[in-house]
Amino acid sequence: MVPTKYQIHPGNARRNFRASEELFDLPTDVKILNTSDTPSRGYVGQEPVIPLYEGLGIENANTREGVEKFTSLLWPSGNDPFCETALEFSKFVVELDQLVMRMVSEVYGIENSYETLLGTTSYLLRLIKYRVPSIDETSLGIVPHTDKSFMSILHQRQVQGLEIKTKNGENWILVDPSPSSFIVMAGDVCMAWTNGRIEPSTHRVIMKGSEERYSLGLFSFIKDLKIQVPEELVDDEHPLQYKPFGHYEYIHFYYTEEGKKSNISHLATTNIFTSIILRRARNQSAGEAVKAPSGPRLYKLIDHEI
Ligand SMILES: O=C(O)CCC(=O)C(=O)O
Ligand SMILES: [Fe+2]
Repeated sequence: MVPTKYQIHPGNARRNFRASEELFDLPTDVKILNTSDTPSRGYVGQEPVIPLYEGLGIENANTREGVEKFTSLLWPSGNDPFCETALEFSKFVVELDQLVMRMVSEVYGIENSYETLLGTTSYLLRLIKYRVPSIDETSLGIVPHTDKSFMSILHQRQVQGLEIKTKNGENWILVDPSPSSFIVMAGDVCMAWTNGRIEPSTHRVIMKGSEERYSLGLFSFIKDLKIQVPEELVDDEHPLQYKPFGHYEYIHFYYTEEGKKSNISHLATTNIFTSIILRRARNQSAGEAVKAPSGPRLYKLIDHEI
């Protein structure tokens, strides 16, 4: 049950996506000013493998400084409505993220460990647009992947496209978006933190209709602290699977040639990336993002009453 304060008004949902439209309408040579030292966090667009995809990222999106920095870079003469909308949306989703993670850590009895991580968590808001493919073009909006984040929350108003792979790896579930729904997904790093209990979902975007698609993703990252499996989650039945590692080291490694070659869709490497030493003996996993210890799915679309 999500408390009633987590409500998004349809008018606000419309406003969020109008702000996105305004952003993507900027010329490309302005959008490319959005850069980052971390791969895949600044402007991405016109990539041959995913030509429909365009995305920009606002670092520290739940802080006024973070959103103002982004806004003044793209609109040097200012754009208060964009700034206020992005900030309000990010704060709202961050609250939701923390609510979900507090619930999850309560289930596992690892509240203290979560509070420690929370102290060094930062949030990235990605604004994404997928254009409609032309007749001879791929319909692939974004390739199948798991997120490199700790947690991710996705929001889309009405245009379908997001698909989540089932746990048996055989089917894709098409997500039905709504202005009042948020999709909460674990990232790779949450899996490591929970010693493999919470698995990230493999997901992709396929563009089908004739409408362009705008989506918003809020991703959490842990900085300046090694991710460490809480001792409560290690016992004879659940031996330690991940040694302490840095989230950003993981991301940087993942995007190296070596990282790509090693085909890690998860934190599953031993000798190559030395701070992650314990190999996960598993095939590529997929499916529910959050699994409670007893098995029932916790991954869900969080629906909000309006
Ligand atoms: O646009 C979407 O619905 C999915 C985006 C996504 O998976 C990502 O940015 O990692
Ligand atoms: Fe993703």
